Amino acid sequence: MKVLVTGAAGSIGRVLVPGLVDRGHEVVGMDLHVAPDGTTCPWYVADCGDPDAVEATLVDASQAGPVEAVVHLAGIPDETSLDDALASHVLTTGTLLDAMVRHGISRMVYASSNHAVGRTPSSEAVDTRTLPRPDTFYGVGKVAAEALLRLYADRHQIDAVALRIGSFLLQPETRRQLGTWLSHDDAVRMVDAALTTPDPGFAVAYGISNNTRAWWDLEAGRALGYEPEDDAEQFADALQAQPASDDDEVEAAYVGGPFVTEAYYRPARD
Ligand SMILES: NC(=O)c1ccc[n+]([C@@H]2O[C@H](COP(=O)([O-])OP(=O)(O)OC[C@H]3O[C@@H](n4cnc5c(N)ncnc54)[C@H](O)[C@@H]3O)[C@@H](O)[C@H]2O)c1
Ligand SMILES: O=C(O)[C@H]1O[C@@H](O)[C@H](O)[C@@H](O)[C@@H]1O
Repeated sequence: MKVLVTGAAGSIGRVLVPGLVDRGHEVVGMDLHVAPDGTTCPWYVADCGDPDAVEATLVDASQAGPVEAVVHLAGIPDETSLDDALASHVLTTGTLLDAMVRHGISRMVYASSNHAVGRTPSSEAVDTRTLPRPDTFYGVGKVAAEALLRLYADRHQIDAVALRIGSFLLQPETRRQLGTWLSHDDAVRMVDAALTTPDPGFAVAYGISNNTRAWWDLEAGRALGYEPEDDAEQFADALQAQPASDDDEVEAAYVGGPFVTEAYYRPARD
């Protein structure tokens, strides 16, 4: 499959681009930054919130054969102002979806986040029926981007898979991440499944590994063909050998962990 990956120079992109190529996909990278050293795929330095830049990228990238899907990773992966969150997550997604409609590209795999439901208490089940409950403006951006995916799935029959990613890291670094960890290899497996599963329509799945301590539903991912193989438990003894901190308790209380705390509060408009 020929896939445009936005945010390809970022931490997930640097793993995903070679991972998807290894799985036989033809990848085209797009980012505000130049390609990391050693990148062999075509690359566009462009802002995916800029309609003209996206159009020029797709026209050029399609010359050697049509782009068939977009994996949208580009965005600020942290709390920011409301304006920036909306621009970074919602406007980029809308810009790309409009371009996809124009170019007949029928699938988007979107890097959503657990922070779309981050204010959900950890005592509650977290599955695809969990209502939007953002913990930050970042989470609000992810909720609204998911709403756009659904709108374009309904209006334009775009297959749109929103992956509510947990904590993408080489290995878990906190006790919370023993439940929320997404390994590098599982991230590639998950995006590959979301790209190739037949006719998903609009779908949501939780992007975590097969963690013994996970409490978010993995069935929605399995329905897309995502079979996670890694488990954060292999790191549990080492993490638990470290002294517990007050942060552990706070982080355990809600899906979004630290993003729920007052340290993340800020006014919507300055
Ligand atoms: N890392 C995680 O644990 C995690 C968890 C949940 C969701 N996510 C989501 O996954 C995506 C990727 O996260 P990451 O950790 O790789 O972030 P990152 O900051 O490492 O990478 C993001 C990349 O996107 C690029 N970018 C940002 N805005 C852009 C724009 N308008 N046009 C083109 N490129 C742009 C940046 O230059 C950067 O290279 C984000 O949308 C993030 O919200 C990440
Ligand atoms: O919840 C998490 O662990 C992660 O969630 C992602 O959405 C954020 O981009 C990342 O900064 C967090 O560390």
